[in-house]
Amino acid sequence: MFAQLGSTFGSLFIVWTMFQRFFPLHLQTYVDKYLKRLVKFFDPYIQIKFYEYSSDRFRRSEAYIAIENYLSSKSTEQAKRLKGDSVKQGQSIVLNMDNEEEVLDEFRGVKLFWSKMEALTRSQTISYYPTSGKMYYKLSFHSRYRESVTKSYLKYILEEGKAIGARNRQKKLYTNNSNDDRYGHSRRWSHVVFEHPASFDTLAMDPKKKKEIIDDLVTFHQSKEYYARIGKAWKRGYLLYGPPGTGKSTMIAAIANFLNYDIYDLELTAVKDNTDLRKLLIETSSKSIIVIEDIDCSLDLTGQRKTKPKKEENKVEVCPIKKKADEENESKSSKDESKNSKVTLSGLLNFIDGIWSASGGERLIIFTTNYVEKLDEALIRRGRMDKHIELSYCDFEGFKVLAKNYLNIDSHPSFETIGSLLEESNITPADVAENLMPKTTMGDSETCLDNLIQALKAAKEEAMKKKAEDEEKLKLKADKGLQEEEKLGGS
Ligand SMILES: Nc1ncnc2c1ncn2[C@@H]1O[C@H](COP(=O)(O)OP(=O)(O)OP(=O)(O)O)[C@@H](O)[C@H]1O
Ligand SMILES: [Mg+2]
Repeated sequence: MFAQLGSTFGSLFIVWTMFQRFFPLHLQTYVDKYLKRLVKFFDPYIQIKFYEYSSDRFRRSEAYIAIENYLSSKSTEQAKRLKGDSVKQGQSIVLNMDNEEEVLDEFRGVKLFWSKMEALTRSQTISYYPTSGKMYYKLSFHSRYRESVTKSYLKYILEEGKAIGARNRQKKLYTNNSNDDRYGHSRRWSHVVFEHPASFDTLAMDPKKKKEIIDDLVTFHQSKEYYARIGKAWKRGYLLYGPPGTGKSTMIAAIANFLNYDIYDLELTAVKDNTDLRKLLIETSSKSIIVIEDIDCSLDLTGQRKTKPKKEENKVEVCPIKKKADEENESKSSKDESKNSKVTLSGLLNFIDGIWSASGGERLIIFTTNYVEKLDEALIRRGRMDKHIELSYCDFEGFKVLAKNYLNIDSHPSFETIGSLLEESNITPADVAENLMPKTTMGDSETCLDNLIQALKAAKEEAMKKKAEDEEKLKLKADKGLQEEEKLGGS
């Protein structure tokens, strides 16, 4: 009976809100007050409102966004009037209920009613935030389920909504700025939409190693409770090392695509000092990868800047495109050094350890280097860089992945020759890829594989020449030592 009375008064109240403006103001206030009291007294339903903009009015409420995501599929099934919005660069459209629509949800046998409303403000002030009224979602449920809804259901939709949002959102690639913008505001990170096509499927590396990395990422991603239980911040450090062109940057892109994380590409030479570094970190979001490429070029043991080592000295084979990029990088780096950044090694260690405990979200930090032996032990010890991954020269397994990527072939009579040549030469996946790419629109697999065989033969000759030279040098050194010993013995 109470429920019936409640809904009668409820309907009366709705009718009243529609016509109240035709009554004098003092009567409006009076009736409003008493009708609300009556509805409240008899209505067994509880209502919770979730406004789009929280009190600071500048940020959309996290709960509102999560609810919107959560209700999207239910709206598509149930609502008569829908609103469409495109996500992921216009690749897909997400539908949501329009204002004053209602959808029904069910959770552990409890019926829940959601409606989307707009609270129109009477003031005529100009609003700078996106909607003129205040959009909100209203949740109604029977009071006997108060506990189960407030304790479990709300938590459930928040988590579900966030997960849906993460699946729909566009990944971003952030880079740090050294200067303030033209209005003098300090904008620490600027971003572009991240659309790298790399994936673990297209990454050329030992399949066992690849699986190990994927398993590690999955375990990390699912271990929120585990990290909380052992009292450790939810972060993991990867150190990727290997010669230029072996796929370190490609792997970072593949990880970002696999986990659906944003990337923060941190250019240390553009960071003023340790304080600046901390501020940058605080502004990163959760579910992100913080990358410092070529870490060996940024710091030395004493924490001072050092000159970038010449990569060419140790290179075996570098494709012309990469060589040019390296030269450009070198000149860029020496220009940056003149800015005299004061980030120290201890500042960087604090960056990795200290602040993490304060920030909750899942983060990967990835360093890359061509010279792992040059890095400070403190920087890469386990616990900071939990996983050390070597990316090396192309082997036959790696070649097969590249042949599939670039030529869409799984086998070919030339594969055998290529396999044995790969064993005798050090060639990077970047160089293999370069050769497998058709040079003209008429280019076919046959020509590409021939090109690769020629490149492999050249690399093999080069490797043999180098080996002979090294042996000669060693022999000369040994002879010189022998002569000196004889001299010493004679005197
Ligand atoms: N393991 C790999 N799998 C697939 N493609 C690769 C791999 N390694 C290199 N490539 C190809 O070569 C190009 C260069 O690779 P990448 O930039 O990832 O090398 P890197 O190891 O980061 O080099 P550097 O040390 O110079 O930064 C990529 O665009 C990709 O096309
Ligand atoms: Mg790289």
